[in-house]
Amino acid sequence: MTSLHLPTLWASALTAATIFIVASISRWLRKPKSFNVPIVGADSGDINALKARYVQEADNVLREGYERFKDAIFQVVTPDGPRVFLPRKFAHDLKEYNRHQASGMKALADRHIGHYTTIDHESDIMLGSIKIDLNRHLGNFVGDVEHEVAYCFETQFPPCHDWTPIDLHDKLLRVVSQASARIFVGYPMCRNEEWLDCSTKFALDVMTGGEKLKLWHPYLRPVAQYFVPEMTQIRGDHQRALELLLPELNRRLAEPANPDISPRNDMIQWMQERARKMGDKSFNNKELANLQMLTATAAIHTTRLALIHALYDLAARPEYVEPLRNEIVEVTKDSKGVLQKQHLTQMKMLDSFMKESQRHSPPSVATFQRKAMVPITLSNGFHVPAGTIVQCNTNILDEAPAEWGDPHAFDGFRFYRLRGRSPEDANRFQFASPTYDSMQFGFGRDACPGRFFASNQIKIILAYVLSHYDIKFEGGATERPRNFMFEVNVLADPTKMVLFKRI
Ligand code: HEM
Repeated sequence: MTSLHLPTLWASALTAATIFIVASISRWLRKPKSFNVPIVGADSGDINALKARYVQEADNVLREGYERFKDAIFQVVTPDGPRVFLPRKFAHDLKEYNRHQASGMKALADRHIGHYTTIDHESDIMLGSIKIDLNRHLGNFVGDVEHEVAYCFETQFPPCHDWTPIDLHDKLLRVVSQASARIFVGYPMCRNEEWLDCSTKFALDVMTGGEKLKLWHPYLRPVAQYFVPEMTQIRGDHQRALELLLPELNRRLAEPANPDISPRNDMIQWMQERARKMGDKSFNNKELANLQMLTATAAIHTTRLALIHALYDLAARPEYVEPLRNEIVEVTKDSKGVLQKQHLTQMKMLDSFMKESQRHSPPSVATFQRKAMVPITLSNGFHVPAGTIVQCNTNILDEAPAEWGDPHAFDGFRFYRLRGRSPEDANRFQFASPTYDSMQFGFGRDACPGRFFASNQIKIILAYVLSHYDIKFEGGATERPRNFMFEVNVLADPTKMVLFKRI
């Protein structure tokens, strides 16, 4: 009997010991790294309440950190562990490091567990196509984008002969995705319903899938990913994108080479050209489809959100409508109202209004985030170990220079006036100019490369709305809806409708 039971007992003891050791190592490995800097809200001692507060009102948490610790680094308790926030001034230190040393993309990928959600994919082909090709050709696209925007409003919006409620989140998703697709995949692909659906849904699947998978222990995620429906959808989105693109790619391949016809001018073309010039043998149709999805993810939701904020601000402040309309009429008077590239540069009041709207409702309250890929020591001696994500507290309005006037007021023409002071200021205070005082598009050499394109898209769409519609809030509300926070991300209230009436 005894001899029969001994091996069983030994085996059980061994199993128990193994489980204990693995669990201890796992707990130790998961133990969030803590930093030797003060914690916002430490006195409360309720970790779960602190985490929930970060998720729901990170703006207030960061403001509290700023007020209590001013120029000092502090940390915040988050569901992903403690996070270090740097005062704005440290952006100067970090911007000295290149993207392989301090990476914005890796920080973003980590946040959304990009290894699983597929966004941990940095591509020189994609970056070059945006930074160089897209920006070089921007001026040529004004007519095309304007045309696509008009087509979208005509086909997607109700007639609005009388005041009609419009769900901006829904309608502008369509306008922005179609107008962007005009440049990313060209015509007629930009009107392909399935493509538009696929390229906009992918970002949502990444966000939701990432959050759901994060609820699982990291060791279980390789298996757990198959239980999260959005993770399956992400794989499906990639496959669908490839299937949808293939006919277009084959059509292009079949076109006879004609040196007299200039090559197509869109991101499909630029990506293919770049891959060819770089001799990148790994680039194929599948990779092209993936890069298109990633570009759409970076471009569409950010631009749509900036537009919604601007329209909420406009609906709440009708006194801006007339001067903005006058500016549009004035700059386009010699082309009978048709927009040309120089008109967008000349719309300085509109540019200022957009920048002020974005100052009050930025995409995030910590737009400058970097993952240290190498150990980094900041100018105050603070050591950032490799693998750590740090971010700057970039949305403290009180930090605005005194010359900007009351930082808390909504002054839509603040930057218009500042630009008028000197030629240097005329550039510095543009919507698409990231500076130390305006980090809504990030800062330094890795600031958003799509900002000029976004600026043009937003101007074209706002100019269209201003020229064709009156807008106001339902029930005569004169206050814009309060923003929602999800962690550091600033979201526009999706429950509010704006009334549109055609003029
Ligand atoms: C209003 C619209 C937009 C906003 C608010 C926005 C904001 C940002 C911000 C804050 C960053 C991080 C910059 C940093 O960490 O220094 C970023 C990066 C990026 N954005 Fe945008 N973006 C917008 C539109 C676009 C568009 C239209 C595109 C593509 C055409 C785009 C492509 C990218 C890419 C590829 C990066 C990563 C850059 C890199 O790592 O070098 N964005 N964007």
